[in-house]
Amino acid sequence: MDCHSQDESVVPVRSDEIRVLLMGNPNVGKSVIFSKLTNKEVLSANYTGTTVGFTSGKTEHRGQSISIIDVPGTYSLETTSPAEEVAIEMLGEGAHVVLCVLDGTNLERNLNLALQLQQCSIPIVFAVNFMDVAERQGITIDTEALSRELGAPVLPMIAIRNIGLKEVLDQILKVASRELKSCQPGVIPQEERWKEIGRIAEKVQRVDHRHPTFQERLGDWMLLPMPGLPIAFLVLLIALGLVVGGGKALRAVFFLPVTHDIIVPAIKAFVSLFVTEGLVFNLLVGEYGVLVKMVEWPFALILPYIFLFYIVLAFLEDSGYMPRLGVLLDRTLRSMGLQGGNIVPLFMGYGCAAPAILGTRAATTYKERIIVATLVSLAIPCASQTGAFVALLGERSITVLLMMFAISLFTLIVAGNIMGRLIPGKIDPMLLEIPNLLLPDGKAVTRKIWLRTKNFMVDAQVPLFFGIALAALMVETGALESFGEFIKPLVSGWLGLPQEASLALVLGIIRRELGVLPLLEMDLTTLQLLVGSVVALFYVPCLAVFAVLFKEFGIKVAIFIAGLTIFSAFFFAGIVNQIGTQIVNLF
Ligand SMILES: Nc1nc2c(ncn2[C@@H]2O[C@H](COP(=O)(O)OP(=O)(O)OP(=O)(O)O)[C@@H](O)[C@H]2O)c(=O)[nH]1
Ligand SMILES: [Mg+2]
Repeated sequence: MDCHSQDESVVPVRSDEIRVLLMGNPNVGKSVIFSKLTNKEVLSANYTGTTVGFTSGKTEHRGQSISIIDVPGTYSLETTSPAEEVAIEMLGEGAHVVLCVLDGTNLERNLNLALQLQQCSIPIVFAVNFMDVAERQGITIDTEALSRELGAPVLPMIAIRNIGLKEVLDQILKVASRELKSCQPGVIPQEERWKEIGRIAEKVQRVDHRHPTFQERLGDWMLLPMPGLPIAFLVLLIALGLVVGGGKALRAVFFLPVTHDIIVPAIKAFVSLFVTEGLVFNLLVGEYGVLVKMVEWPFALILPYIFLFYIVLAFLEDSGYMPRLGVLLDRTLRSMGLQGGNIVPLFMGYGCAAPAILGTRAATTYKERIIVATLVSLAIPCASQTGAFVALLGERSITVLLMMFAISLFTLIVAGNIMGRLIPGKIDPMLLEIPNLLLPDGKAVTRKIWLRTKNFMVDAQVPLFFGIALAALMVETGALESFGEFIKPLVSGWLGLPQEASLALVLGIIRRELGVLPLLEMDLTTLQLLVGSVVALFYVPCLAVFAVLFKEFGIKVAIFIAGLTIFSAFFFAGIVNQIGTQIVNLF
C-alpha cells in the first residue's frame, strides 16, 4: 500500500500532549487496553465490532500527558464497513504514534494490517496481546525477532492482567514523533504482502502440536448442528430461567419488601408532613404519584431483571459464544437477508435497541443495517420492557409470557424474510470471525455489569420522571379520560382493553417499559393482558431509539420504521383480541 506521509498537512498540536491511535484487527483487546490506560469505561466483548465509533481518553506517563484514541478494529486499510472508515479517517487526521495491537493466537492475519500500517510515516509500537491464550495453545512468539522484522518495538502483552501496559507506554514515549503525522492509505499488491507475512510468521512463531483442550473442543462443537443446536437450546433455557426465575426471586426477597415496607411508607410519611390531601398530594404520592412510581417502577420492578440480563449478556459476550451462535443460525438469518454476524446486534437489542442499531455499523451492507434496525425496533423487547413484561405476566400467566416471546420470534423471522426479499441489495458471504472460547474474566465481567446497570439507572431516570409526571397529571386532571374517550373505538372496540389503557400508549413513546407498566395498575383478564403485551411489544421505538434511527438513517427511514411499528402494534394486537374473543366465547 502506498501510504505516503503528508508532512505538508501537519497540523500543530499542543506540544505537551502525545496523540496515540490505538489500532488493530477487531477483537484483539484494544478496548481493554484503552480502559486500563485511561480509566475510562468503554465496552469490550469477545466478538468483532464491539467498538464502532471512536472514544478518546487521557493518561499520564512519566510526567507526559498522552491522549489515546480507541479506534474500531480493521482487518486492513481497504474499507468495507462504516466502522472501518472511521479507522481510516483517524489515520488521516494524524497522530504522534500508532499503537498497533496484534492477537498472538492469530499472528498471520494480524500481520496484514501491521504491514499496511508500517508503510505510514507515523511511528508504530506493536503489542502482541493474548499471550496467555497463545501459550495455552502451544504458540510461542519471538517478539524480539518480530521487532527486527517490523523495524519497530514489539512487546508481549496480557491486557486483562495488566501485563505489558507500562512497557508499551515507555516505548510510546521513546518513539513518538515531534509533530503530528498523518497517513493516507493507498493500494498495495496483496500477493507480495501475503508472501512477506508467511515469511515473517515462519521466522518468529513456533506452534507446538498438541491435543486440543476440552475448552477448544467445546468451542468447535458449538459450531456444528449436532451438538451445537442442543447446546444453544440449553443456553437459552438457562438464560431465560436465570433472568425470569432469578428476577422473581430477587424481587420477592429483596426489592419488593424494601420498596413497599420501607421506602414508600417513608416517602409518604415525609410528604404528609407538608401536604395532606388534594391534587399536589396525589401528584406526589397518589395512584400515579411521581415519588412513589419513581421508586417502584425502575427500582422494584425493572432493576432486578435488567441486572440479571446484564449478567447473562456479559457471559455470552465475553465467552465468545455469540459468534458461534451466529454460525449456527447463519442459514436462518440468510433467509432474512442477513449474514450470521448480525446475531450480535440482534441479541444486543434484547438489552437496548439504541446500541444495537449503532452496532450495525460493523455490518458491511446498507441492506443488512436497515433490516437489523427495523427488526430490533419492531419485534425485540428491550431489557426494561422484558422486565415490565415479567412483572406484568410472571405472576398471572407464564403461558402468556411465553406466547409473547413466541410471537416476537415468529415476527422476527417473518418480517426478516419479507424485508430480505423486498429490499434490494446483496448479502455478502459470512464474514464472521470465530474468537477463542474463553472463560470470562471475573473482573471484566463485574465491571461491565456495573457499568451497564449504572447507565440504565442514570439514563432511565429523566425520561421516567417525565413519563410518570405526565401520567400523574393526565390522571389527576382528567385529561386521560378525554383522550381515552377520543381513542375509545381503537382501545376498547378493536383491542378490547379498558379505556384507561390509553395511558400506556401515551407513555410508551417515552420509554418502552412505560408502555407496559400502567397495565399493572389495572385489573385485566388474561386475554387483555396478552393483547396489551402485544401492543407494547410492537409499539413505537422509544424517543431515544427514534433519535438513533434518525441519526443513522435519516428522517424518512426513522418515520417509516416508527409508522410500521405503530401499525403492527394495533393490527396484530387487534387480531389477537378478535380471535381470542371468539375462542373465549366458544367455552
Ligand atoms: N484471555 C485474555 N483475554 C483478553 C485479553 N485481552 C482482551 N481479552 C478479552 O478479549 C475480548 C476482546 O476485547 P476488546 O477489548 O473488546 O477487543 P477490541 O479490540 O476492542 O474489539 P473491537 O472493538 O471489536 O475491535 C474481551 O472479551 C476481553 O475481555 C488477554 O490478554 N487475555
Ligand atoms: Mg473495542
